[in-house]
Amino acid sequence: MASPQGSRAPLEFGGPLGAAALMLLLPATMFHLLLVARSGPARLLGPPPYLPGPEVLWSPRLLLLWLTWLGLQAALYLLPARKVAEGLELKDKSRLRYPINGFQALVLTALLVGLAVSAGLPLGALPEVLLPLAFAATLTAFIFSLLLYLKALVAPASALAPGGNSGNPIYDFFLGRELNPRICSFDFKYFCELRPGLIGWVLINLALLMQEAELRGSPSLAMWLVNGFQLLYVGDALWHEEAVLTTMDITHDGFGFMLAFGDLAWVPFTYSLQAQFLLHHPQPLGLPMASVICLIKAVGYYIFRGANSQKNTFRKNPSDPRVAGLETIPTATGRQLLVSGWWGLVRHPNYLGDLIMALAWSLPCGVSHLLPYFYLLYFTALLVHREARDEQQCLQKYGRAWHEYCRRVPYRILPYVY
Ligand SMILES: NC(=O)C1=CN([C@@H]2O[C@H](COP(=O)(O)OP(=O)(O)OC[C@H]3O[C@@H](n4cnc5c(N)ncnc54)[C@H](OP(=O)(O)O)[C@@H]3O)[C@@H](O)[C@H]2O)C=CC1
Ligand SMILES: CC(C)=CCC[C@@H](C)[C@H]1CC=C2C3=C(CC[C@@]21C)[C@@]1(C)CC[C@H](O)C(C)(C)[C@@H]1CC3
Repeated sequence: MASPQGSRAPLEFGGPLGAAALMLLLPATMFHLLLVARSGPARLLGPPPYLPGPEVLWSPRLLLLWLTWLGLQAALYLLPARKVAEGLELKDKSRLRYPINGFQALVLTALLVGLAVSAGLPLGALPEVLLPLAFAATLTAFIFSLLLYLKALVAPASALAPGGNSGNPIYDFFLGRELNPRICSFDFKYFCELRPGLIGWVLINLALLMQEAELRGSPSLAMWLVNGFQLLYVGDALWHEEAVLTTMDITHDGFGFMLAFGDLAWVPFTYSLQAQFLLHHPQPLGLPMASVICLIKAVGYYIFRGANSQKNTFRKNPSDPRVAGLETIPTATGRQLLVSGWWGLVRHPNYLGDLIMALAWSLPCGVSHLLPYFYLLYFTALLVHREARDEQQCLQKYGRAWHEYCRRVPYRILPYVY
């Protein structure tokens, strides 16, 4: 049985009070964004146009639709995979195995949706039901997190995450107690991180594009760009699915409300904000400006993919010819830190690339409103906070070698600025 005391990791996110506030603030922000995106003034900081009552939010039909979506993605996860990858070593020295079939799930979903649309499924009507659908996703995330919390009560101590086991139920519910909750080989955190939310996001974008075509005869160039850029981002994540196994979410954070809500509700319903905005606020975009935006996206993607692939290749096999020539610092753990290549430019080059891409997703929406820049603002805050968390963890892992790395590579995300 898990000890109620658990580990004594320092509290993050402002402790239990911060966790409670975030559990209210995050869903409230998501509903605010959904409401203002379709309102005339579309003011990020203004009040919502109206407060939806239970009759708008609650729909058993849409809850069923949402559960069917989760069921479909779970079924695709269980299909035979082209590869089974091993995760990092756990506390008990074992390694978990993960199916690598996320891209296959994306392609099969696209085929199924294509078939359903040609058989008459009104996908363009989806934007009309985003509010009740987001409510169903939020409700599911709460109930799911509660079940995960209860499951952790009977998990062995070795299965618990380093944080999320403070003994305070609110804090632990938010952060998540168990590191890799599973039933047989079905890994809930890995499944949620990459499948229903990410694929749901591109499906919502597509539905918004189709509705724009119905309303205005054809989708706008701005809508095409936003759809194309975000599809590339999701396709890339699923193509490089194995790389998620070394992210902080999988290796360090427990699975609780933060990730369950983030993966299942926040990602599909707030990351599609630019396309939601464009449906209700069409923006003129000429080819010269569109080309500049594509160039910004390409630069961001080049840095993001280059940095992530360089680190993953190096972590998998430091003698791989693609990384063997890079300069490194040895650490007491036996692992090395890269100090040249992308990781010699700043300490988080992948965040820099991700932020440049986020800018490219907002620019097609013009500069008349702040609302489509919400993602860029939120993402900057998330990555600055995430960088600080990672920095703490690396300092604990690598001690003096990390200090040396910080001396050699003084900037965190943006060269000469931060
Ligand atoms: N769109 C979204 O909402 C979000 C996207 N992301 C993206 O996810 C991706 C993964 O991010 P994240 O999991 O935060 O962290 P990273 O992929 O940046 O991984 C950080 C880890 O990399 C290793 N590392 C750090 N410096 C070096 C170095 N110099 N040489 C070798 N290894 C090093 C350390 O782990 P170790 O040494 O143990 O290997 C460290 O803990 C990023 O591209 C990020 O932008 C993240 C959050 C949200
Ligand atoms: C504010 C809030 C609800 C916090 C929860 C944060 C989550 C939304 C994000 C934490 C880390 C994430 C990652 C991705 C999506 C957002 C969340 C879940 C990611 C899957 C996006 C695609 C990338 O290519 C990625 C695979 C590197 C990335 C991994 C981290």
